[in-house]
Amino acid sequence: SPRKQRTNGQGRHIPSPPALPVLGHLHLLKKPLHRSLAALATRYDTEGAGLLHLRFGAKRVLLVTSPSVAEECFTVHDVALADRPGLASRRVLTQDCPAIAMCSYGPLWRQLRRLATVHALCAHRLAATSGARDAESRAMAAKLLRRAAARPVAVKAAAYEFAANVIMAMVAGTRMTGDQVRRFREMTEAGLAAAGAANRHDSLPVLRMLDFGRTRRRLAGIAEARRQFGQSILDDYRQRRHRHPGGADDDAGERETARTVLGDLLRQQQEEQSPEHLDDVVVRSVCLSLLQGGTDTTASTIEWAMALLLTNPSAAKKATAEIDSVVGTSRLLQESDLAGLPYLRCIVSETLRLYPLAPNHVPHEASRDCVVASGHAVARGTMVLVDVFSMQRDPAVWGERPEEFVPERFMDGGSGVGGRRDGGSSRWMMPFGMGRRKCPGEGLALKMVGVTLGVMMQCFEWEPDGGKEVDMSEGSGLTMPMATPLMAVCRPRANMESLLKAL
Ligand code: HEM
Repeated sequence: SPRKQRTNGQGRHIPSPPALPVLGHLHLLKKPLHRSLAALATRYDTEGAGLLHLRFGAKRVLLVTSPSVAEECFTVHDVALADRPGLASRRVLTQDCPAIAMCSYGPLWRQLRRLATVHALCAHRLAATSGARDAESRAMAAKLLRRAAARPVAVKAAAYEFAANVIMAMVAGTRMTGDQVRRFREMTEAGLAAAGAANRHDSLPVLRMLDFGRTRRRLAGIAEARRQFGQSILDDYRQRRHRHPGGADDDAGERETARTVLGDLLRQQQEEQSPEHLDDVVVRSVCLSLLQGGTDTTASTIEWAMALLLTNPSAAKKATAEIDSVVGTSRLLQESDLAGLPYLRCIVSETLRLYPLAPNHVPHEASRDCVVASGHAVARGTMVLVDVFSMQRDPAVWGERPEEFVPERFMDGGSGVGGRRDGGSSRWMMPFGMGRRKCPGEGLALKMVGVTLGVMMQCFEWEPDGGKEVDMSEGSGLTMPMATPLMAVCRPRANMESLLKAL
């Protein structure tokens, strides 16, 4: 094809493994995907171009494996690479309720992302909503205490309930029952699984032809569940407003802390002179993007962090000692304490280094031809993946034992999270991405993970269920959860028991 000639005929050759007809390189991919992509890069990018060219069936894929190329992609070429793959399945899945993370680069994406930032995720709103998060961490501690004596705790489920309710409080000023959290989680996971399966269909037209629309129908069913869930949050909110006009979220006498995303957006919807028209599709998309973008990622990161602490007791001891000396035992740790707990923050950074939840980021797509890394041509329509996982374990950057959990690495030079080189050193990580599609929830995520870990360590002693060894292997999918969910036994620490009982 003309495009193929253009790419191959111009500039330097991007290394690529031998491909099969139709499948391209699909036959080389194994689970978990991030490990298998990293292995291909090691094997075929022998000259260290920092790039690998692959084909997932009909889809061209560029894997970026070096920090300097990644940095170039998301600065110099940020606009050209800001699109998301326009997969047919994705359009079905997010119909009537587009998700920010999946939107094409354009006006709708810009509007949704700006609304989520202005009404929930910017530093100003985060400062105003810390009370809601502290209330949720108290609720989590109380629930863990009730569970403590009885049976082992599924750490991710506890963290999931915390994160979902924190975001629900910011979105609607309400909580979900345990049952609602479970249903929300099932819906979200079904969507992720279906999207994974649908990716195969999208890259292999043959499969799509043989499927007779089954996948499409399943995706449409999940899309409808999402739409209904999103709409029910709006309808519940409107009903509450109707029953209690002049409540905390009403115009008159509204307190800064009581403002919610829904309150803001629905008020704007009704204002006649409002600068932009917000229909229900936009409002529920913002709410669902916050809930679905922030819950699973945060909960899994907390689960990885607890697994690391359970397998590294000396780090756990050091964290507890820091909390005891800074916060004490007469009150519960709060979000505002995080600033004075550097070691705890280093634990969060080190967890995100070893287990970045999106090990290849969310796929980007080139919306026009561009030339990266001194002369390598990338054609329009190429999917761009970043090998964050390997970069953050590169011995050239992180020293001889990059696989080890050593929070002290971050003690000297700031957190290093967020695509920055910290303190001018060469240590570089980007668990939240970089450029205009970077995660807008980084600030919130760091607070949620920090507080949850802090409260869990301050209040309880933890050990793996049945004293078994913790299985640290990574699961596969679009994100990288633990392959074996972490089950742990927690006991209230003796000097915290009375405080916990009074919660
Ligand atoms: C530890 C937790 C989290 C991690 C590791 C994480 C990581 C990421 C990554 C890697 C991306 C893709 C960046 C790219 O495409 O270049 C992303 C996108 C996104 N994240 Fe997060 N995230 C986390 C928590 C959150 C939270 C708490 C929220 C909001 C409540 C959130 C909302 C989003 C949204 C809306 C996007 C899509 C951005 C866009 O496409 O413009 N994330 N996240």
